[in-house]
Amino acid sequence: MPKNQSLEQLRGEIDQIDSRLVELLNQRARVASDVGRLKAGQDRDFHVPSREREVHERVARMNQGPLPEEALHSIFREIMSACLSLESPLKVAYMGPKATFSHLATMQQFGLSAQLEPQKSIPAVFEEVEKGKALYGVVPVENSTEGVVTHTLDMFVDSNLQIISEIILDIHHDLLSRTGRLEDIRKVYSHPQPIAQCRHWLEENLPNVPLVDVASTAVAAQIVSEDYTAAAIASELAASMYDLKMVRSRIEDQVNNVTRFLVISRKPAEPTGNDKTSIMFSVRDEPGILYRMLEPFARRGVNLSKIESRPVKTKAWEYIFFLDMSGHVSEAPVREAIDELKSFCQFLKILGSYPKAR
Ligand SMILES: O=C(O)C(=O)C[C@]1(C(=O)O)C=C[C@@H](O)C=C1
Repeated sequence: MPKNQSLEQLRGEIDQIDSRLVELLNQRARVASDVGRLKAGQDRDFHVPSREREVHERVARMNQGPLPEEALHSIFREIMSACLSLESPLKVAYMGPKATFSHLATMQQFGLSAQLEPQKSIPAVFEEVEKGKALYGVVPVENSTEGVVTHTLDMFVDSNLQIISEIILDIHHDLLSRTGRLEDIRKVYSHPQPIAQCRHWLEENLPNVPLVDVASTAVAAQIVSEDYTAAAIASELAASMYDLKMVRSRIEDQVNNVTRFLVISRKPAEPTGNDKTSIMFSVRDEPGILYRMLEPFARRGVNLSKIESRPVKTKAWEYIFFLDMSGHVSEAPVREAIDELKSFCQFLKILGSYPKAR
């Protein structure tokens, strides 16, 4: 702490630094615009996730503190999001409405300058990307407490979109209302999943209050914004969007509550050296098949991180498997193991190789 400086002097110093920052940020934005013009002339993609990763990694390496790496990561995400928006708008469709966790996950991944387009359903997100109306789509795929979002997995059966990224979001549920007072609450609205995830807290703190399922946490927040006797379980983002007060924060029963989202695109992602691959396939129903389908991966030391099965809708007792593994499909052990598995599959589809979430 400098000893003899007054508050005014220190703030004056901050003002001077801010002026330099604004100048530098605009200088950076002008260079990014030049890059954009160059790329347009060469018919190259505007959004380059591998370059963004490089920038983040370089910034982390040169950071000497006191700012933590996470803080710099968020700042540079916004800087690049803003620079990119000068080159070309980045359209991203997500499972809406606004203020849901999908919205938060999309903001976390693409920054606030991206053009985020809420959609009514998971199929609608796929459709926007398939038709080229959005470059990317963001859909939830699993929650650590509630399990997989089967609707998303089912969509991959008929879609040729590729997974190009995953987003892991810490989920915190807040109890929100107009008055901010627990004793005013006569009804609680939310989506069934957050209600299930806060069941113990609700039983203890609001034992006789009816719980009402609605289509999303955002719909709950909207209803509650017009009813002084109701509360919504929703995110902090919903509180600010619908002008609600926090009754209690973080009321989820499980402390480690995370949701995984997938980013889908028409084009596959480039290898980064720290990737994972998702595939789906179905096999004949015969003895030893479960063992045989995993053995090619074990033999080559390919680490499997998840296996999921879904019934084939058109045939009783037949299953489609979803498998996640470490590595990129361009790496020999991964490619060879998948090829071997394919030789005894009825069908197999590579859903994408993409960087592991941070
Ligand atoms: O390097 C580029 O290709 C840029 O367009 C610049 C930039 C950046 O701001 O650093 C912006 C968007 C891209 O996704 C990657 C990087």
